[in-house]
Amino acid sequence: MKIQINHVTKHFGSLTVLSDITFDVRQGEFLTIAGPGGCGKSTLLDLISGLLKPSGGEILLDGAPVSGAGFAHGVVLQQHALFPWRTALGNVEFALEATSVPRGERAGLARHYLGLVGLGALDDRYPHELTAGTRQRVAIARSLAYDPGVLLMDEPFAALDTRTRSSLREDLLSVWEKTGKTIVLATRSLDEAAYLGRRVAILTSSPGRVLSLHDTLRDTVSLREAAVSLA
Ligand SMILES: Nc1ncnc2c1ncn2[C@@H]1O[C@H](COP(=O)(O)OP(=O)(O)OP(=O)(O)O)[C@@H](O)[C@H]1O
Repeated sequence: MKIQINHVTKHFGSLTVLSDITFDVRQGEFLTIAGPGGCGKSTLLDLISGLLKPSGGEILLDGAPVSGAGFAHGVVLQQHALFPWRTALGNVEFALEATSVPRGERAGLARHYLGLVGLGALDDRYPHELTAGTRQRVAIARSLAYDPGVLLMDEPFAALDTRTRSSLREDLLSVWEKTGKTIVLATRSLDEAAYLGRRVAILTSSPGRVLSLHDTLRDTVSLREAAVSLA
């Protein structure tokens, strides 16, 4: 198992945000976490990345407790956080600098990652010259360039218009197929979760609990039932 989440609970003061969360993520799996606003999706991703520590239970990454160091970089958020003073290529090269890839190899590798997200030709543009969707693609390319063990994505497409969102979803699936990365993506949209995830963990709120886990290839009926019970 790539990630094991065992009976994880998280409190903020007297507020219990997550209660007894248990599920695994397999190596190379694309797992989505779906649930309403405030149910604790971001908190769960922060626990997986090691940014936060569980109040109870444990999270294992490759069999060892999550330490945080070096892992937090594979995170793609709703709002891209590109460096405005660097071109698209320069932004991706930043990740390669940070992970000590030799200078002579960086430009070629950065172009490879930009190509994976469908951005072969725009590498000399600055973020302000790019559309929101393209900036988010650069952010994904930069996250991939860290070559993280797991790519964590927190509502990465929520701020985009419908058409851009759907083209990014398709490209993300193709990135996943090409790279074999383990991806955990949180979204409020059950449709998005079911489209992208090969398994979907549905959370309920107050406190966040796992309502159900679905294999999207086998389980469409129960997924629809879960959607009705959430509505
Ligand atoms: N650092 C914190 N201190 C106190 N409460 C927090 C903290 N972080 C999150 N919370 C609370 O925990 C709950 C879950 O928040 P979280 O952001 O994890 O939910 P979410 O499912 O990601 O929501 P959204 O879909 O709106 O992003 C919320 O009630 C939030 O106010």
